[in-house]
Amino acid sequence: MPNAAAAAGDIHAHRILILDFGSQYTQLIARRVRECGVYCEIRACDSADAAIREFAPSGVILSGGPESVTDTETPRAPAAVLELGAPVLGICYGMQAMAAQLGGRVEASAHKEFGYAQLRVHGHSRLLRQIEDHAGAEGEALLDVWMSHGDRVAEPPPGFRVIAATDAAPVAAIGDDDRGWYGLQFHPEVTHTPQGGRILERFVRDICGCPGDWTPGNIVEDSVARLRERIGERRVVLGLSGGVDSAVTAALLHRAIGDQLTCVFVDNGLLRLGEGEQVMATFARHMGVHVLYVDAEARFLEALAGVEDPEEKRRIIGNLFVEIFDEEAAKLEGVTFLAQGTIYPDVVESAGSAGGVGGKAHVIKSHHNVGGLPEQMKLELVEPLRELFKDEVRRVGLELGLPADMLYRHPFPGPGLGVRILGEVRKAYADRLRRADAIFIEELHAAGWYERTSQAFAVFLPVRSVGVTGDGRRYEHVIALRAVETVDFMTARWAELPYSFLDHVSRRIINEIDGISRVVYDISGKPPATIEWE
Ligand SMILES: Nc1ncnc2c1ncn2[C@@H]1O[C@H](COP(=O)(O)OP(=O)(O)OP(=O)(O)O)[C@@H](O)[C@H]1O
Ligand SMILES: O=c1[nH]c(=O)c2[nH+]cn([C@@H]3O[C@H](COP(=O)(O)O)[C@@H](O)[C@H]3O)c2[nH]1
Ligand SMILES: NC(=O)CC[C@H](N)C(=O)O
Ligand SMILES: [Mg+2]
Repeated sequence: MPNAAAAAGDIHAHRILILDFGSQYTQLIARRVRECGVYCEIRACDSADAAIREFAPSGVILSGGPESVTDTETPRAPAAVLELGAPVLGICYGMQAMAAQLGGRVEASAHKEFGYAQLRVHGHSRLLRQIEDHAGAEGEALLDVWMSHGDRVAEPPPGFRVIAATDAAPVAAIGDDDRGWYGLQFHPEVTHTPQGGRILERFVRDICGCPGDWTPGNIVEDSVARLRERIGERRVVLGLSGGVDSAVTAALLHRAIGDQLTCVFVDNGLLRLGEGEQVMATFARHMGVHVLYVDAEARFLEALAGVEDPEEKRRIIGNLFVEIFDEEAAKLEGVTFLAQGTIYPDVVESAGSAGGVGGKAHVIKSHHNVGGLPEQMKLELVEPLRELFKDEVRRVGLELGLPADMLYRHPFPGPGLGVRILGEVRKAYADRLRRADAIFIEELHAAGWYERTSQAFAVFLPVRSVGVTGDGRRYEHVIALRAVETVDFMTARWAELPYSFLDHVSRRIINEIDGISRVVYDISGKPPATIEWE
């Protein structure tokens, strides 16, 4: 059902709603849909019917989930989803819920399937036709798919055909071509299902009729027009951090409103070595953006003195940032907006705290720019990247002409070294950590490993350990090195850096920095660890 915006050529006009039943892969579904050039949003599975109708999706995807449809009081799709007249795709739990709701039968199965399975495709459904990995003995299409389920659909609901089967799940995919309603027991969103991207593309492009116009060029054009309309003649201050997200936000706003934009770069004393100088050089000198440099090291360190709890540190840092933005805005005339480089994962990860999607996810860390904001804000927020994933932000940045080395920098959290010095933050610790981090990053660049890791940094451990140098005893602090590989920062593997490389970095850190007697390497994945230590 096309909404009103469709006629106006609005790139948000065609959009997919993903309802989250608590799957580990909901974010992945969203990424795959975006990769098809189609805009989507994730909402909680118990979203109100009115909100779903207002969103007016071109199609709905129901995610998987940990619960069992065979238990009482487990979630089902909201009634509005089935009344929209739009196509629906249920994945795993989503398929099971849909089947149960529509009069099919779901059972706990003795044949649990986790991992690879071979799917036999039956007949010609609009969803799966002409998609295959291999041809079977009788000429039928076979697909390699990835499964993770204990329950299964035993009987499809009226109006649905069985469109694929595996040995353990005779009803592995169901479909009603007339209504465009489908269910898949396997996960098309994971890379272990090689044709999964094509199946999702078939659903969102062909079956839901989305044109695939969610592209970097269109996103820039659309954002610039919306920003101009919303801001008018008024002025905006932007928190510029030197990171990817605020840099792209600055470039976008600069294009939209030019001189009405003033960037505020806050040196909170918790930044990387040389960060301030680098930000001023890139933005103020090369891009002609108006940037104010605020030296607030003493204020941040004072506010953090004696504070050990990570969430408390984040809250203090977040509040102080906003206080400083307010002060700077008050010095300028006509400022009513505060812009931030908030991106979609910041919003989703802060779910449950203010601004999140309000889903079933737990709050792991409240990002200082979403959950960590004060309750009363003087300035109105402008967050033009709030709907984008990191890789989309980078592509938008390229489109805006930002240099690749700025766009492909490792992310650096807003609370900075404040959450990389475990426990109480002290200036002496921050100075040592900054130098250790700079040595590590310099060596990663020199060895060609910077691009091969997604995020790397040093952590200051306030425990003391004995060392011996020049026949003398040292009793000093420990630096931990962390380097991870990840696509979306939701899960991560520790990087297998060569021992010789680690050895070289360790020697440099201990030899060049007073007060460090030992270096360790973090070999924890996410999960169970997180990327940052706090
Ligand atoms: N030192 C700072 N000065 C001014 N604003 C800041 C500072 N640090 C963070 N911010 C604001 O907080 C937002 C969120 O920080 P975050 O680290 O998530 O994003 P980023 O720094 O823009 O990008 P990246 O994720 O690549 O580090 C930033 O986009 C920026 O608006
Ligand atoms: O702006 C931020 N404010 C924060 O409070 C914050 N905490 C973690 N991170 C970054 O988020 C990504 C995932 O980190 P975790 O695995 O530690 O949750 C990694 O890229 C982290 O650097 C933050 N970024
Ligand atoms: N991955 C899923 O969605 C699993 C669904 C359901 N909990 C089952 O085991 O079958
Ligand atoms: Mg940052």
